[in-house]
Amino acid sequence: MKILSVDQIKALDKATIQNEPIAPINLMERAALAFVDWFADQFPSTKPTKIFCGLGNNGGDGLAIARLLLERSYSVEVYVVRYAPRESDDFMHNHRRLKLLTENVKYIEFSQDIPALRHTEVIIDAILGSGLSRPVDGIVKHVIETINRAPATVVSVDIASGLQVDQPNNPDDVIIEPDYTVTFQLPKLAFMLPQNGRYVGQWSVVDITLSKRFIDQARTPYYYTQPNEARLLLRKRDRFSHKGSFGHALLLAGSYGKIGAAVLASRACLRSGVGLLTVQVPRSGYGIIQTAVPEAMCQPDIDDDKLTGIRHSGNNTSPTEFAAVGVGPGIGKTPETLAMLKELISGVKKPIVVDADALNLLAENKSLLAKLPVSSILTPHPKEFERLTRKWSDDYERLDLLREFAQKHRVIVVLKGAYSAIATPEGDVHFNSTGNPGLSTGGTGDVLTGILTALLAQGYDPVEAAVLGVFAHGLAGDKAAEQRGAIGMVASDVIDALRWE
Ligand SMILES: NC(=O)C1=CN([C@@H]2O[C@H](COP(=O)(O)OP(=O)(O)OC[C@H]3O[C@@H](n4cnc5c(N)ncnc54)[C@H](O)[C@@H]3O)[C@@H](O)[C@H]2O)[C@@H](O)CC1
Ligand SMILES: Nc1ncnc2c1ncn2[C@@H]1O[C@H](COP(=O)(O)OP(=O)(O)O)[C@@H](O)[C@H]1O
Ligand SMILES: [K+]
Repeated sequence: MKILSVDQIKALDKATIQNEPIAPINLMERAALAFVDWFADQFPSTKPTKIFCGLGNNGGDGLAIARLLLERSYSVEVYVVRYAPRESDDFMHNHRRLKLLTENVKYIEFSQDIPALRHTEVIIDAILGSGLSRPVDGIVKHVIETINRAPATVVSVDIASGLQVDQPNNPDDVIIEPDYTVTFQLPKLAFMLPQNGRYVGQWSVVDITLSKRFIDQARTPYYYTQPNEARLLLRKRDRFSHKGSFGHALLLAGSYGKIGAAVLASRACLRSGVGLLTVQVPRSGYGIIQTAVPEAMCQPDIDDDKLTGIRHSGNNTSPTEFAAVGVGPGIGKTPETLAMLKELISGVKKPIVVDADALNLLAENKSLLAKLPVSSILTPHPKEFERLTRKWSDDYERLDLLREFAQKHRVIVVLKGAYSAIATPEGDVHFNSTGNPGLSTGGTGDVLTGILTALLAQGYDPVEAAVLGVFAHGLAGDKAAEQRGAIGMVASDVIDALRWE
């Protein structure tokens, strides 16, 4: 699913109006109806509801929503925030229609006009939408501050009033802090960024059938992975396949005290369809891997505690002979391990998966970045990404840094977190839609490395491997949270919940 800019969203509305064709007022009605259907699923008609409307089309939506809720027997009070002399045409139209139905429309010009808000109420925020053009001030600011102080449940229409759709707000901007945002047609870039978390709440997209043709043709670097899109990437297994069909992967992981990272990555790799797996761990990890992951072959390093080089044994004499290599979980940062990483990078030609301490070693030896095979997948969490790049002042700058880095080094970067952002060498960013805070626990990153290595070994295109692997990892995290609860789940539960279908 595409994420469009605020200018594209305006053009999309226009294109829909012209080409469908549909009158703007009817499009607003469709938006209001979609909102009300969502609202009626969440809240019973006995819930007292106060709707705050601005004077633009977001306010127009609010007035239409008020009318539709009244028709469904909700008890609704409407407050119009009169911050300017002019209203939009569709606002005025809906204002007239609402006044035919109820006298219960009040106007807020001064602070004393703002009503008291109770915790039993739901507040619908339809003050400002995507037309925000400057920081809020005056009476709008007072109203927003009052709503934010209130104990009531708050639902924003399209986007929280005061929040920018696709650019940073000023640090002292006043913005609604909703419990829910119900947005029209497409998710907004602002929703993907941690700094906006409190200005978005739980968000949903409602379909108002805006022009599909316009959306299909629109150019954007930003995407949000939908379940059907991820599923389309998944390959079926041929009836006559054999283990050789799914690649032989090598995982370089673990150090003394962190062999568990190698165990988790190996198990996840095997649970993600790899044909064969060899794990290289320090010698002290040999018995652990052979016991904990009997399906994997184990190549012990000559060193007891750390990885020092690529072991040339068995059928494979060099890393080039593996279908895919994953490196990093739990390896530490000793000079010997750095030497191993250099040996790997100079030896392989195919894309590799680089995680954890392998990323920290790259950050300390940046000249190695240029030597990475094209389309390698790097999986930093934000701190690791900062070490690879520099500090950023806000999440929009971080996003720019992410795209620049992936383009400059011709790699895929999975910046992990809620809505993990997958940047491609072409400069696109795919935000992941699965996952939950239960994944914030040690070892879940190692699981991701195993998954991505398995997908590369099976011959998936690296960008598709990253999009599909991150999606499946988050989905398994969601299933684990369902079964164990987000607080109690651990990385092994994520592996157990992996299901490729
Ligand atoms: N155009 C369409 O066809 C549709 C629009 N929809 C709704 O329309 C909204 C966008 O409507 P608008 O473009 O009218 O935008 P808004 O409703 O956000 O209002 C913009 C108006 O407020 C003023 N304004 C901007 N920033 C302000 C501030 N900080 N303080 C005070 N006034 C400020 C602007 O000058 C403009 O007059 C969407 O968010 C959505 O809710 C939906 O009805 C779907 C269809
Ligand atoms: N709040 C969250 N919502 C969604 N996913 C999360 C959240 N917190 C963490 N994750 C996911 O969990 C994983 C954590 O990886 P990482 O930080 O490398 O942990 P570790 O190194 O301990 O394994 C990443 O895939 C990340 O996207
Ligand atoms: K709003």
